[in-house]
Amino acid sequence: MEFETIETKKEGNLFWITLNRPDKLNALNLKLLEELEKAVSVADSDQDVRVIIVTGKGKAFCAGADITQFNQLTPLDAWKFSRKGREVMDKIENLNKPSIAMINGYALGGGLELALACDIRIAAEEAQLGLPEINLGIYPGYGGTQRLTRTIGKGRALELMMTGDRIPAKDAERFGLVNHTVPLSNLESETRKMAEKISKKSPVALALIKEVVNKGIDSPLISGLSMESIGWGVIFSTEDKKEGVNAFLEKREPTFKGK
Ligand SMILES: CCCCC/C=C/C(=O)SCCNC(=O)CCNC(=O)[C@H](O)C(C)(C)COP(=O)(O)OP(=O)(O)OC[C@H]1O[C@@H](n2cnc3c(N)ncnc32)[C@H](O)[C@@H]1OP(=O)(O)O
Repeated sequence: MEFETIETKKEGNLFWITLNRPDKLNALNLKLLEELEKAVSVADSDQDVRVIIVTGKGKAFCAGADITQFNQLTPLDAWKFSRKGREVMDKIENLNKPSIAMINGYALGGGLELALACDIRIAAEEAQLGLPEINLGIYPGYGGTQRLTRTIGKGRALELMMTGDRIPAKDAERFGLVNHTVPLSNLESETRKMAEKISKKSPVALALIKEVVNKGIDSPLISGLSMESIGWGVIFSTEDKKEGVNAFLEKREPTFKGK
């Protein structure tokens, strides 16, 4: 599939999406958001794809929403633009398949919000992360107020939103905002290693983990625990469960088919 503002690549069971506006630090305009949404749909409906990786070309992962559009936007356009962004982030978070944000450089504003919609974040040591919207007299609008707070806690999230400060990847790792920090030269190989490891697990179990964690986190503990138990009933009906248990008993590696 041909895109203007992103590149996609299928590599075995991995699907790479690279934001491709390096001259503008991969800032998110409407076109890019629409193409990103399409690419995510393609990856989602392809049975062979087991893990989706999102990254950016050049020195940025993504420097946020395209500020140059802001002065031309009518309030109605702004609503449309913000809604489209939210829809894309929600779609990524709610995918049945795992996603990894490979943060190669700046992840700011809408760029950090995109990374937060992914399940796992691996960052280059050189990367900087933040929500600088406050410096523009606005505030995060692609889910950052909620997802950052749930990821690193209220105090730290409010500090990042209120100061607009950029933090180095190592600090982001310390806060639990990124899972791992590696030198830029190892970023792709380390991300691929993690993606390949996950791609060999049962897709059904992975989808259920996402469902129970993502829905459970916004529910009372008792409801989350109940969802976990109900999911257990489902997982025991799968071929993958039989395969996993038999492989253990037969002392061999399992091959999961997602059934
Ligand atoms: C409408 C709904 C919105 C929903 C919520 C989302 C909101 C947002 O995301 S608001 C944007 C938040 N992001 C920022 O405020 C970051 C802005 N960028 C910067 O502060 C800097 O560019 C930098 C610190 C990230 C990098 O600085 P530097 O290395 O000096 O690089 P340049 O500033 O020269 O950038 C190169 C090139 O890229 C353009 N650019 C960078 N960020 C954006 C952006 N967010 N939107 C549009 N364009 C951006 C920058 O203007 C330069 O372009 P040229 O001047 O044409 O070379």
